[in-house]
Amino acid sequence: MTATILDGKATAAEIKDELRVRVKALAERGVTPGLGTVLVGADPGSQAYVNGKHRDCAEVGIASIRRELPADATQAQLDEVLTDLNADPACHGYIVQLPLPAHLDTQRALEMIDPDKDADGLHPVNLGRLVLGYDAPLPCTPRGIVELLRRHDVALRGAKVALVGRGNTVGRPLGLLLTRRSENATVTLCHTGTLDLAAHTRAADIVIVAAGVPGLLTADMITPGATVVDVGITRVIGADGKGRYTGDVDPEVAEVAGALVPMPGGVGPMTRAMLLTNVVERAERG
Ligand SMILES: Nc1nc(=O)c2c([nH]1)NC[C@@H]1CN(c3ccc(C(=O)N[C@@H](CCC(=O)O)C(=O)O)cc3)C=[N+]21
Repeated sequence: MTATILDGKATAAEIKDELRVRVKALAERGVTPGLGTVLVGADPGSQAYVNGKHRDCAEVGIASIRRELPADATQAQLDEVLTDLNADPACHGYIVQLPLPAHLDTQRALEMIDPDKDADGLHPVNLGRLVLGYDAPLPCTPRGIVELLRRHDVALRGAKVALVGRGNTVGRPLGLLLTRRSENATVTLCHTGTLDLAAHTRAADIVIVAAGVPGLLTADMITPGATVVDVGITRVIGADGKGRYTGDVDPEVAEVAGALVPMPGGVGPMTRAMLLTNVVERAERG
């Protein structure tokens, strides 16, 4: 058996088509949604991600507001940019590209974002709202995963999910999303302290791996027919000396799984589509 590929790139393209229609309706009301990005330093990976976000915006008609600071920027300079974006009525939501250079205080920066302009859904207030079940912008990667599974009719209600990774951007908030009444999955949150990881993944209908450990999930660790979601993205140097990105799922898993969300072409494009969705939703609320 070879797994059905759940194509995140195609699904993200579908979502962008839907957003284009919503952006047109907003234009008739005289509203242009605006996404801000804050990039500190010149890390090529971060630059590429931010460029991708601006390309996505252009595709659906969202205005982009690009703020860049040098690698040696001070916290005060960063504060000033965030204060500006909080006050800018053309900016409906924005993100601070992570990681920030080590001398800057990431927690302080994230807490300075106006929670109602938090396009990533990672502000402590919004994570708190998610815990409490209040309305909030949702974290993009978790939201993208739930949306991708929903659009491919992978049932969550009653499903046993093994979620590997408890990070702040994926594992922890995804566990919260999947256990809402509207999803009603049963989640086992696994992490580096988990004793027999394979016992948990083998018992699951859906295995989601967001550990950042290349090849962590191998074919012997799943039940044949299970749905597998690869959230890992780690830069490795290949045999040819070139850098490339690799996921957390061993390629042989595709021979055993029933369905696979691959990397690349899975969660990454969905994350970007959800960022756009968060901004359009903010603009729609006025
Ligand atoms: N404040 C903040 N928000 C983020 O959302 C955020 C961040 N910081 N820092 C870095 C990570 C990483 N990230 C990715 C998003 C999409 C792909 C993506 O689309 N990847 C493609 C492959 C690369 C491509 O084709 O461009 C894929 O998986 O198919 C990858 C990585 C968002 N991040």
